[in-house]
Amino acid sequence: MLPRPARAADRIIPAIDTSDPARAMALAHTLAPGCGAVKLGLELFTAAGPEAVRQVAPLAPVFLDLKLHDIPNTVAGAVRSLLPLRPAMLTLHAAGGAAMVAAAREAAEAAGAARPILLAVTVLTSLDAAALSETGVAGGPVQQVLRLARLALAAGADGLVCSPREVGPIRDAFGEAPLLVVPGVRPAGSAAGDQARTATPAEAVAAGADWLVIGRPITGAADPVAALAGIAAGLPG
Ligand SMILES: O=C(O)c1cc(=O)[nH]c(=O)n1[C@@H]1O[C@H](COP(=O)(O)O)[C@@H](O)[C@H]1O
Repeated sequence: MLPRPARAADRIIPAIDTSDPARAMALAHTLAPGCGAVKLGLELFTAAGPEAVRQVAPLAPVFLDLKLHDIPNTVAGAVRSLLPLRPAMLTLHAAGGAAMVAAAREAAEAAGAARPILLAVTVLTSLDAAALSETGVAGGPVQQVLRLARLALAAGADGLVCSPREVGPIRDAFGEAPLLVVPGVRPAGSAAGDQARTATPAEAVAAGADWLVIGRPITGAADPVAALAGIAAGLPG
């Protein structure tokens, strides 16, 4: 499994959100030396499929973010289908329930020591308390993140995806063991866009994040390599 980051730059995972495999390759090629992994997600996978992942994989460890969410049998089958791509990390929605997370973990075990880190997405960082309550969840994001974190970790997830604002409460409740991957990260002065629960890179790391997922502030910059290096330079330790 991908080890916890050793240098500040390894904490950063640029989100390569594009439908164009050539652009994904170009970004991965230029960003790989300055980061710990690259994230490929639904936009690329639905446009260009597994072949795009195969092309990027030799350049950097791949966080394959497909946010699986279905019945346990279907999710287990999807995990088995993804293992030949050798992703370093895979996501699934904790809201799919304990049996679904457990089925994913069992399927992933087939890869042995090379199995991907299984990350359970808690509450999407685009949801504020009002948007979350519209889905029928009362009590606010922190409470729901902690509830889903407990469920997912007990069912076999290696780590969690949460916003920077829940990192401290998760560390208080579950200690250092869970791997915490944190999107919703915005360098001071950059646009939040559709992200609702945000903090700066330094704040997220100080709270206890292991990896930071950062997309548009890097890929939308005039010079993505310089943007990545600037963020890494501002991280503690
Ligand atoms: O699983 C994720 O990576 C994820 C979970 C979440 O709650 N929020 C979230 O933004 N993400 C992903 O993180 C990336 C954030 O991108 P930017 O908002 O451009 O920095 C996107 O690729 C999202 O798909």
